[in-house]
Amino acid sequence: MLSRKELFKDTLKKAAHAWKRTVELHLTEEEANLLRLYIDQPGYVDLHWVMFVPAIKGQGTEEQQKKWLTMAYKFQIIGTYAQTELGHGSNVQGLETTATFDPSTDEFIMHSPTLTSSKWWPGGLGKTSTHAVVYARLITEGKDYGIHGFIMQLRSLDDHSPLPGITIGDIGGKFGSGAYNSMDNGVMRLDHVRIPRDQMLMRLAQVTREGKYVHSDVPKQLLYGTMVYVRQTIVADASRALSRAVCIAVRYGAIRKQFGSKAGGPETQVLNYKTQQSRLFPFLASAYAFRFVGQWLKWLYTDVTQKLESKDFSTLPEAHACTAGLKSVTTSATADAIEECQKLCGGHGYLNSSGLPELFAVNLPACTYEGDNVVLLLQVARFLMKTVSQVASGKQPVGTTAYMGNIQHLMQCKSVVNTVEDWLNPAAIKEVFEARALRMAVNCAQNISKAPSQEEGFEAAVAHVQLIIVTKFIEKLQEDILGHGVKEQLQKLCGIYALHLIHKHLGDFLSTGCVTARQGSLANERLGKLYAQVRPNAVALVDAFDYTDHYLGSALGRYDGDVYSALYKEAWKDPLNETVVPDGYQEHLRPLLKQQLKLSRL
Ligand SMILES: CCCCCCCC/C=C\C/C=C/C(=O)SCCNC(=O)CCNC(=O)[C@H](O)C(C)(C)COP(=O)(O)OP(=O)(O)OC[C@H]1O[C@@H](n2cnc3c(N)ncnc32)[C@H](O)[C@@H]1OP(=O)(O)O
Ligand SMILES: Cc1cc2nc3c(=O)[nH]c(=O)nc-3n(C[C@H](O)[C@H](O)[C@H](O)COP(=O)(O)OP(=O)(O)OC[C@H]3O[C@@H](n4cnc5c(N)ncnc54)[C@H](O)[C@@H]3O)c2cc1C
Repeated sequence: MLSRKELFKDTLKKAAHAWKRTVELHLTEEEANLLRLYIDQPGYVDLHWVMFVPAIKGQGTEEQQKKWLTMAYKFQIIGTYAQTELGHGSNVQGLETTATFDPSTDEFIMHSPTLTSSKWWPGGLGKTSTHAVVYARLITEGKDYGIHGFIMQLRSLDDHSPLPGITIGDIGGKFGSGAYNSMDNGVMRLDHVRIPRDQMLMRLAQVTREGKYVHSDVPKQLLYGTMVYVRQTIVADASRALSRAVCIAVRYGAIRKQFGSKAGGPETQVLNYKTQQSRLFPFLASAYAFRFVGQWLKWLYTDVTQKLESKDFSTLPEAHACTAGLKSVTTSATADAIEECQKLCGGHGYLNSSGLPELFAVNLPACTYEGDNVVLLLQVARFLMKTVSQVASGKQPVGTTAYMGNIQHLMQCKSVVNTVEDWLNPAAIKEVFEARALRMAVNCAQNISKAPSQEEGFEAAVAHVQLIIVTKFIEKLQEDILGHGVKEQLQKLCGIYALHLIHKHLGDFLSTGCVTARQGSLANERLGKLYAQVRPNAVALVDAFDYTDHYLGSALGRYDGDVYSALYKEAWKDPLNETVVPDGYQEHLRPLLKQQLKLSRL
């Protein structure tokens, strides 16, 4: 119910308080991240910690890191990540802001030459950030060397006013009433603003005092390293958001009753309807699947970072493909699922007090930020096409594409499934997912060789990413899992996750010859049985997420199930209910009613 200004001020207040507690309690970086997570309100601090600091860590020299990170860690400066412009977001190489080296003063001149070169979207830029990593085309000795990162001070550290030559503001209200409106996404124009040469982030390349451009020995793709890092964290965010929506819908489904009463008996809990289960339980399974793949991705990212530190860049393309693909598939699935959870809760799901509209609005932009989901899947497709061509030339693929090395078998195998029970076998499931992904990638590579097109391979990329998620779920179940019966429940969810994908993408599985129509219908039969088996534990499986009522913020998802009292109480809190007779009655409603009454008497 807060206005945009109040909401923004509230964000500033919460962030300042969180920082105070972080210092008082000597929280570690990881603990401080958790604190921000539970504040659960997008704000400038996200950009500071999740993008500004990592960009300096990844692209700054040791000396630059020492200088800037010391201030950033103490919040003496607040930073953002200013990459996207009004005219270009996905196409990073198309950015127009210029950084022209002036050897006479040893400075870069930062400039926005066109309207479309205005920086547009960076979080915290609008009203808060004092500094930014700004991406601009580096021009020296008359030559354009493409996009590089520069640290710029934007606002005075005394009175917060923009520095000379910098025009800066907020880009305006966004989708939903609360949601991302707590963030001051900003616009910025630069008018020949001078910064010292040593504010170019120089780990990837340097400009010498004389203006010579010098490459360092790290690959230029490290310029995109911050995005790899953030995409990895977004997978965990997606899993969390999905599990919140599912928790609300499952708990409410156990409370809500409609129909089914014969002779005055109790009505049916809506969660018992098979149509409800077939819509909701795949989301429950996906919430677990995304959590496990998110944990694995964090491991992969840590591993690649360690390798990069010792100058081993070999796993960077795979890390890029995995983070891009998983960010894309998990955030798209999550946004769709939250929307569906609203429908699963019927009319009450549409109320703000259900918590679902806010959850949807705040997670929807994850499909766009840190890379539009389609654009990112096309990057995965590009990686797959390269891998297929390497396999064709006899190179053994590794990591998540290792299955492609089994090309002889996977291109012609037939699924071993013959009965409904055979679909319980993880090896049988994995084989059909591998065969589908490989065959789609090979088909795509063949099509591209006939008619090259950038956009081919989107579906093959989806198939590959889904294979990764299924595989990581299966691998998780090979670990020791504590708790009586927990592993059995997770096995059922793993089955649901995989089989619902076969059901959803049956066209792919049939057209690539990975399963027959009969096997497809056996998979559906198995899925129905799994839904029935999961039903008795569905509430426990969402309770296991261990969310407090406060964090869930939903009248429908309350732990105690006292849904109707909560809805009733929430309704009375609405500002419209502050007066019995509404504002506007005297001006608009009363005259209308009186006039109509008069007319009716004529
Ligand atoms: C606790 C609270 C948590 C809060 C969490 C908050 C999250 C933050 C929320 C919001 C903030 C949002 C921030 C942003 O949105 S920042 C802006 C993000 N922008 C993008 O993601 C732009 C998307 N575009 C791109 O990534 C790229 O430009 C591209 C991949 C589309 C490039 O395409 P193209 O022009 O074809 O490529 P290039 O010539 O530039 O490079 C090709 C080469 O490089 C490889 N490559 C591309 N990206 C990467 C990468 N990230 N890492 C490694 N390698 C990469 C690519 O594969 C090519 O390699 P090649 O085939 O070998 O040539
Ligand atoms: C809430 C929010 C916060 C953000 N925060 C930041 C930030 O802090 N810093 C920052 O720098 N940026 C930020 N951004 C910007 C964000 O990164 C970009 O919006 C995003 O990368 C998408 O780029 P775009 O807007 O140019 O979309 P476009 O690329 O213009 O996309 C428009 C449409 O074209 C399609 N398309 C584009 N290219 C292709 C292609 N090659 N093939 C097929 N289809 C294509 C897309 O799929 C999409 O449907 C933020 C955005 C949002 C929404």
